[in-house]
Amino acid sequence: MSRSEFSQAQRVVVKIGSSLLTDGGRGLNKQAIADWVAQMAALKRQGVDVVLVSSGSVAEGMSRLKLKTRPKTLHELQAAASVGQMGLVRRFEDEFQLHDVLAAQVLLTHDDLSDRQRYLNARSTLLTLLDFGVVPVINENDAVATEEIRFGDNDTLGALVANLVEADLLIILTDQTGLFDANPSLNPNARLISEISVNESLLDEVAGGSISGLGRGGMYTKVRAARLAARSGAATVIVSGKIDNVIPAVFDGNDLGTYLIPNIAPLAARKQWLAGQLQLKGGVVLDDGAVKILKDAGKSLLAVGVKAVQGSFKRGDLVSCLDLQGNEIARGLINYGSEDAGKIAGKPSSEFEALLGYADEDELIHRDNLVLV
Ligand SMILES: Nc1ncnc2c1ncn2[C@@H]1O[C@H](COP(=O)(O)OP(=O)(O)O)[C@@H](O)[C@H]1O
Ligand SMILES: N[C@@H](CCC(=O)OP(=O)(O)O)C(=O)O
Repeated sequence: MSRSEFSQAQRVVVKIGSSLLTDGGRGLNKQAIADWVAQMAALKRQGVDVVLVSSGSVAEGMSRLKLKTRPKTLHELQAAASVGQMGLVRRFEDEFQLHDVLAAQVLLTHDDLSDRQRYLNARSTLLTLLDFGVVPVINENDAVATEEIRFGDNDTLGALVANLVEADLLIILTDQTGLFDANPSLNPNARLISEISVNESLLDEVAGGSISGLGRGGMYTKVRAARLAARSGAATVIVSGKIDNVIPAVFDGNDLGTYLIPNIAPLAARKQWLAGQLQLKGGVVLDDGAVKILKDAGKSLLAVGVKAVQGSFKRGDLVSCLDLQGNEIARGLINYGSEDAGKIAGKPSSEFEALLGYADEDELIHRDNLVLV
């Protein structure tokens, strides 16, 4: 897809980061929010579905609670987020109302999307809201999200939402002009990358973390988000939210920010959901033959190709498939718990019964439950 095709998008996800929303930590930037809402309302008037993923609850909570630095303890963070989320949605609702657009608050945790049934429920809710012409305003449910169940950064959440609603375009608004070939906050000679494939390995070298103390992910999570979004065919643009009329300008195909081209084969819906799973419970180390079969033939993983089992996991958990050098090549939902997987590693399925006293599936990970990374 070229930038000129963005204007054919039916559905757009806009993600706004903390650093931008809060004007460097000085409370919500009301004028900027008014401008972005006006831009999103303009897209809606053109018949485009708009979903907003907005950060800023912690930063706004810090400002309301007069905290100078980001809280360190989980409970303080959760409390700040609860206070701040009120201000955030109130501001968005008021602004959207000025344009006769209804907004809806949707707060998600990682758990909501890791369970397939809840994932499908979240999807139905979002699609129904869009049918009603409403703009969902989404954030992580920070008040209850503990370390184990959190996305942690809203770039990832934005990408998973783009997968959920099958958006054509994900616009990530941030405090930088786009993605640079080095972190511009640290290197004044860094140059903006205008377009790059999500496949490009250079991305792994240039995308650094956040140093603002407000945002969480930096460019690293934005690149990962673009890759996730690409799995459902969505194009991603990382761009400065400070540019005048930026959302329609990107939509119209102007050369702004960094366009991460989604030139990978889109995955089937179930595999998109799998690819979005973040909480790995362990891993299996494969021999070279198994690696080749997974990569080239798209077959299921058999225990006979497994050299070692890492971590402690249960049947049905998500595990990584690693090559002998430790590189992750795939991940999937495993049919045997770690203890049993250890016993049948390297063995053909005909021996499972004797080794375990029972035999479930012949495959350690069925190909329908496996996704290459
Ligand atoms: N290659 C890069 N190009 C641009 N910014 C980068 C790069 N690597 C790291 N960064 C950092 O990422 C920050 C943006 O991410 P973050 O602070 O998480 O913002 P947001 O709150 O918008 O998600 C930039 O301010 C910059 O310091
Ligand atoms: N859910 C958090 C957002 C996490 C975060 O900081 O994300 P981001 O600014 O997008 O890197 C909040 O509203 O404060």
